[in-house]
Amino acid sequence: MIEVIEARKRYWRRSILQGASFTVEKGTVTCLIGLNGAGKSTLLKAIMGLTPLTSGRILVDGEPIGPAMYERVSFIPDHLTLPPSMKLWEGLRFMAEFYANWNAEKAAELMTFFRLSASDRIGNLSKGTAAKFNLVTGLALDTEYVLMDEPFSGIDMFSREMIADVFASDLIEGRGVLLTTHEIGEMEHLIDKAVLLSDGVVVREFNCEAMRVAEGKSVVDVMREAYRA
Ligand SMILES: Nc1ncnc2c1ncn2[C@@H]1O[C@H](COP(=O)(O)OP(=O)(O)OP(=O)(O)O)[C@@H](O)[C@H]1O
Repeated sequence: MIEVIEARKRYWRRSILQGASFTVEKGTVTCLIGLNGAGKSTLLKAIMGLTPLTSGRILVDGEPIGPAMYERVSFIPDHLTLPPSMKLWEGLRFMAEFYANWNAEKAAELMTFFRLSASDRIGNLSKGTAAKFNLVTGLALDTEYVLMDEPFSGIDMFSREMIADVFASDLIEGRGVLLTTHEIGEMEHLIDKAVLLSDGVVVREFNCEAMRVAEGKSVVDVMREAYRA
């Protein structure tokens, strides 16, 4: 389990996170929800140790985050970080050389699944194709947790469906996934748990199915209550 405990973050004088706490369990897809600028990406980066918290703690399976975190948690940012001059096969070779937990078999499976061509150049990929290749590089790492920042942003309907299919596949099964998306209505069926961030704190954290059964509310219904109040 990933535990975010009383996370506080200030950028200069601006307070972004003001004591946000939530958990991400293995075998579940958790969606971190918040309006623009709420601090979602900041939280994902903090879990990876890419930006320090002003105060608070983050534990992964009970241990504080550190350099060894990269063996257990992979981070798929909202843009590709590999050099644009590389061809896709060169990017895959780079990942294999850089990460001890790179799973070449999984990478090949994902390349086929997304119908990507290894001879294409990264810099020439369309936005949607780049997003798919980004997912390949993140999901082919054998990690217990995967963080995804806006995996559906700017992507056409069919490509979104393709990415959604990955969530139902054994590529995700058993892992703990934490993602951010503004496409909640469309992607709600993929999400097990929702965490609503507002004014720097978590205002709601709930199991989506339990919410539907108990109160007849979708995630979007709960969002309307939380953000229109
Ligand atoms: N390095 C930085 N220096 C100063 N301010 C920053 C920095 N990074 C982020 N911020 C600010 O912190 C706030 C939270 O940013 P963040 O990217 O975490 O929001 P978000 O919830 O992911 O937003 P969005 O939904 O628009 O992607 C924003 O106001 C942003 O301008």
